[in-house]
Order: sequence, then C-alpha cells, then structure tokens
Amino acid sequence: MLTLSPKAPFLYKPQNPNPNPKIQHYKPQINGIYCKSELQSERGLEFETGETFFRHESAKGRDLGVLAASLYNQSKGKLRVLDALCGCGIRSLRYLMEAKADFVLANDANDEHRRVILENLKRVDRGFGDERKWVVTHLDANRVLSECYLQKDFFDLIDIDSFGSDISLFLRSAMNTLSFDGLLYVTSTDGHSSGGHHPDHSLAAYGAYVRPMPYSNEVGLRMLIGGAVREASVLGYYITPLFSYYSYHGPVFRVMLRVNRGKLLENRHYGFITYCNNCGNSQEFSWAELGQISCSCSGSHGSRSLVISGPLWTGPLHSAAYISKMINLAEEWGWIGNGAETDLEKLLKQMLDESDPRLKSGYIKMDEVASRAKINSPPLRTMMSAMQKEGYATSRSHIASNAIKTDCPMSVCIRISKELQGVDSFSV
Ligand SMILES: C[S@@+](CC[C@H](N)C(=O)[O-])C[C@H]1O[C@@H](n2cnc3c(N)ncnc32)[C@H](O)[C@@H]1O
Repeated sequence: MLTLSPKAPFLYKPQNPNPNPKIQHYKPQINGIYCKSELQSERGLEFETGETFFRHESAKGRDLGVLAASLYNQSKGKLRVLDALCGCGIRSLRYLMEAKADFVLANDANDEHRRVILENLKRVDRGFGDERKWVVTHLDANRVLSECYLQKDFFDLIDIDSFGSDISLFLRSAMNTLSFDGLLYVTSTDGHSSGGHHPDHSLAAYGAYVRPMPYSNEVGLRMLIGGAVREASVLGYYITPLFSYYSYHGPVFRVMLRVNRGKLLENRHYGFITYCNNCGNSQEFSWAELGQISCSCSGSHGSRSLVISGPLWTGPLHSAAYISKMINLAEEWGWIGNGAETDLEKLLKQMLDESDPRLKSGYIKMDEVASRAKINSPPLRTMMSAMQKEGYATSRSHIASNAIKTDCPMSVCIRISKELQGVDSFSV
C-alpha cells in the first residue's frame, strides 16, 4: 500500500509513476502555454514553470482559491490541501505560503515535472523551516485520491485543476477524500459542452442535456456544479457553491464547493432552465414540474421555440457571506482597496452583486434587447437604473460585460429600452 501522509519519506518515489497513458499527450507543444524555464513571480512569490502547463491568466483563479482556503483555515484552525493536478506546483506553494496550510500533497501524473515542483516547494522550507509540510507524488489523480481515502487520510481542500471535462472523472473520489465540511475547488475547460452544441457529451460528462442558450458560459458553471450535485447525492452529501468563476482565457469554469453530509432538500436548486427563442424569456423548472414545461408567450412557434437544458444547478452561484469575507481578507492583505480598482476587486464586487437571491439564472445581453427592440444597444448603467426604479433586481455579470442579471422579463426590458431612446413602444 502507498504511504502518502506527512510521515512518508520526503522524496516519495512511486513504483509506477505514470499508470495512466492518457497523460502522455500533456507534453510541451501548445502556443507558448508551456512556459520556458524562467523564474516567474505571482503575488511576490517566485517559482519556476519549466515545461509544465502554466497560465498567467489563471492567477485570479488562484487568488480566489487562496482567499477561500485561508478563510477556512481561520475558521477551522486547520488546513490540509490535496493539489491533485499541480502542474509546476504554484497552487501548492501559494496554499502553503499564503493560506498557511499545515500540509500539502502536490501531485501531478507527469513525473517529468518533478524537478520543477520540488524546486518550487523547497522555497517553502526557506520560509517555514519545516520540510514535512509537503509531499510530491506522480500518480493518476484518482489513484492518489483513492489511496488517501483508503488510508482515511482526509483533506480539507482538494483542488482539481483539470482540462476539458476530465473533472467528472475525479469528482466522486475527491468527495470521498474530503474532510467533513471540506472545500472542493474544481475546474473544467469544457466550452464545447456549455455552448450546447454537444448535448450527448454534456450528458455523458455532467449528466445534463445542454442546448445553446444566450448565456451559455453561465450554463457552463451551472452544468459543472450540477455534475457535482449529482455525484454528491450518490454519496449522501450535498454541496453549497461558495463562488463560481468564469474566465474567457481557455475558457475556464471554476467553482469552489463546500461539501457536507446530508440530502439536497427536495432537489432544490437542481432542475431545468428554459430559454424561449420567441419571447427571449428564461425560466427555471423543478423536477416536479417536468411535464408542465412551456412558455406563456403567444408566439406563433409555440413550444417549439423553447430550448430546455438540464438538470443543472439553478441556485445561487456564490455565497454572499463568503464573498464578503473574501473581500475583507483581500483588503487586509492589501490585494484590493489600494486606490485604482484591480481586476480582482472588480471581480469580487461583481460576484457579491450577483449573489442577490432575487436574480434569476442567466443574464440578458444588451445586444439581444437591442435586436428585439430594433433600436441601438441601450447603455447598460442607464438600463439597470431604469429597471431598478420599476422594482426589478439587477446586477452586472462577471461573465459577460454587456449583460444584466435580473428578474425582469425580456418584454419589460424591451419596453424600457425603447422608452429610454424615446421610441414609442407600439410604433416599431
Ligand atoms: C491545468 S494543468 C495544472 C496547472 C496548475 N494547477 C496551475 O495552476 O498552474 C493540469 C496538470 O494535470 C496533469 N495531469 C493530467 N492528467 C492527470 C491525471 N489523470 N492525474 C494527475 N495529473 C494529471 C498534467 O500533467 C498537468 O500538469
């Protein structure tokens, strides 16, 4: 049996370092994503990337992970992290140095990354003088997760930064290996499934039949969370999203989930989203309402214009309370609130706005309003304040810059946009 705990030999060498032939294609080859071996820096921490897969653009995703991890450590007084697909080990380094993790198991199936990961984590020793704070392994992520589970070696945070839809391969073993009330940080780069053009693939990977919708990138996040809901319920767990983050660099979908024992209440927040091509309205439906899905618009195409995706997560994308704490911590660390608004600050504030429970799934793009109203695209801020004056909830979306999350029907958006441009609602 493998030994992966901190008591393990410091430079643990697995007997079969590369059991999964699938990893063989992760070789240096794509558009400079695999960086040359120069010294990099992130939040003042220096590290090498060698020929591992590394993206500077993922720094914000790493910032969010470290903030959430540190809050966990502050509230529980402990933090053991499993960085299951660690690349050069930048996340492991940051969880140790910034979130003050007690221990990190850094794993990457590709043992050619070993020298770089070791060099990077040795920097931690210089900071703490304790070499047993981390262990590096080179196994398939599922094998590490399963071995830890079998040894009852549980982790408070498991980070799975995977490619494509691979995350669905790791979800169940990751949930098994999480401590009670632990955090699961998962990533997918599966833009094809979220776009709705490969519903058979999204069904296989996430258990959701996803169709093209104007807010497909939010659907991508909801599909990923929904996949986790499904896996969690098989094990008798339920999940709560702490934050959900989409970045067009990839594209990348990341969600931080809190996993607890218990049932998802009456399948709440796990259902279906519809979009009507005729009237432009979206609705959410529960499993109990499956047979009654229709759109109330009197369009000539009737229900044929209705697109249905699901089952997906239909609940809040973020926890407002957790995001508020992340903002406070980021301020305390001097990451935000120093004058000019940084990208991270903007993102966290938008996430907080998006947490308003009155907001519906999806967002309304101003281009769509303009095209339906046959006018020029209305200014976003003016539209939002006009909608608020009529009592609707509104928020910008961190996913789409020219879109509004709201509970306002499309017909009202069209009327308001026309009024703002002085166009008679009945004249077009
Ligand atoms: C997206 S990169 C990780 C990037 C890193 N987390 C960061 O923030 O820079 C994914 C890594 O997973 C590794 N990998 C791919 N398949 C794996 C598997 N089945 N088990 C473990 N590692 C795997 C690859 O070698 C690659 O280094």
